[in-house]
Amino acid sequence: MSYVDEVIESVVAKNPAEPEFHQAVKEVLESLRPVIEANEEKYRKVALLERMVEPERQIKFRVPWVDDKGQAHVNTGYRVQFNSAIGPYKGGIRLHPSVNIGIIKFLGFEQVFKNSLTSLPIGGGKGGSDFDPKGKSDREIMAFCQSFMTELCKYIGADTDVPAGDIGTGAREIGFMFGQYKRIRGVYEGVLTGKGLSYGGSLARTEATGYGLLYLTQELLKLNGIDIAGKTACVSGSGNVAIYAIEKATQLGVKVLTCSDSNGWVYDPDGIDVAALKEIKEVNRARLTEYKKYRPNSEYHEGRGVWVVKADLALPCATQNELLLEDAKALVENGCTAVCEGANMPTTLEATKYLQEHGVIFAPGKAANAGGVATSALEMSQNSERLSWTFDEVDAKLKSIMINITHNMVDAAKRYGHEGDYVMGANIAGFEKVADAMMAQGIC
Ligand SMILES: NC(=O)C1=CN([C@@H]2O[C@H](COP(=O)(O)OP(=O)(O)OC[C@H]3O[C@@H](n4cnc5c(N)ncnc54)[C@H](OP(=O)(O)O)[C@@H]3O)[C@@H](O)[C@H]2O)C=CC1
Ligand SMILES: O=C(O)CCC(=O)C(=O)O
Repeated sequence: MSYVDEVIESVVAKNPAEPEFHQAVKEVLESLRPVIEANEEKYRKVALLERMVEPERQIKFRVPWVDDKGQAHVNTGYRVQFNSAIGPYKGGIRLHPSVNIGIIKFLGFEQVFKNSLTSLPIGGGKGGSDFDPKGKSDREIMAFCQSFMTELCKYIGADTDVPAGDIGTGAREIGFMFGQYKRIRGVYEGVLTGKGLSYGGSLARTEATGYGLLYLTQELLKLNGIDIAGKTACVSGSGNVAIYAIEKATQLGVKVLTCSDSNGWVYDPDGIDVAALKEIKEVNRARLTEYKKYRPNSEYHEGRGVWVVKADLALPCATQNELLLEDAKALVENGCTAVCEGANMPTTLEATKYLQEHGVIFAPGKAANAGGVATSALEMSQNSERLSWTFDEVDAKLKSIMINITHNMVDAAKRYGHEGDYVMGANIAGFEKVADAMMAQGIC
């Protein structure tokens, strides 16, 4: 059996109830075959792959909190510190009822390669809880965040592990967590990113993941001889990534026809109105059913359905495994040119394969959504030098990082004779730096 197959088999056997983690490991290791085969003896001797798929540390803890009626609740908190070969652990905190250890491990594993792709010195980690922020009052959110940080603060720090936002964790939650960290540890440091601008946050971090997705999409299309201006797009999600992807796409001359939340989706033939979307989601924390009040010409549909709309580009920006094989078939049938992932692992393995086999340009999340964590690393730099850069400075750096990632991904695939396979390109480019660092640091 090949080294890659042996490691995949052992991951499945050792972590039986973690399908998302299996999926992420399979996607990465299978596409790394050419690199692994070329270096098999060297990597086997030091158990490089076995160490890469085993987190350095997994922390699981109780998060008790009290609701507005005086009732106590208990959630489970997680932080997976996956790999620190190239820098302190870095990755977001997900608050969603679906969170379990397998999901946090898949996200942490992806983060290792994503963070390497940014070319910045950040290792990979991820955390979260099965707490559901939906429908909770600000006081309840604060109670949860303070309790979560009361335990987490023992394991993180500006030079060890720097969490940030993810699904369900935005500026409000980061603020409450930062306040509690400072209160318990007594240090004012850049321990979290995505902070508010008045206490060490970076301009453009809010926009970074969505904007970065479009910078990469634009560059990748350009390398394929296609101009992004004048194209149409389907976007899923209506959270942080989706909103700023829609905003940048619109600025680049793309008409975005859809967005969605976990209840339903919107079709706006005139192009999604991003100001209305921001008011609904960022200000009112409301549902997409509200959108029609702002845009009477639009349609609201219950359930899922974004991928059946005919468009040139598909940008999944909601969650994992939201673009299935049947969706990939619909996209191909409708002549979709490119799928670029704003979310983490939104496309299933079968759907990815189908899209690639049918000539759709496919950019994987670990490259396409790396702009968020890259800008978090820029926030860390600003915190270290106790300075703040302007929006334009950060945005220019973000754009240059995304263009660099695009070229590294394209070139790595070419180097191994798989031109146009950007899943392979991104995985190889991300893997090489982490592998070099791990080899140099001995068995640890
Ligand atoms: N924020 C960031 O900087 C980065 C985020 N990502 C990834 O991007 C994706 C979106 O994150 P972000 O925008 O920050 O999160 P938000 O919480 O801001 O928004 C998430 C969006 O996805 C929808 N959604 C969440 N879960 C589901 C589900 N199970 N089914 C259908 N829709 C769902 C939400 O709908 P509803 O409100 O109804 O739940 C919401 O519209 C995630 O995969 C995240 O890991 C990647 C890189 C960086
Ligand atoms: O900004 C960060 O540190 C985390 C971003 C994140 O969670 C991600 O890239 O998936």
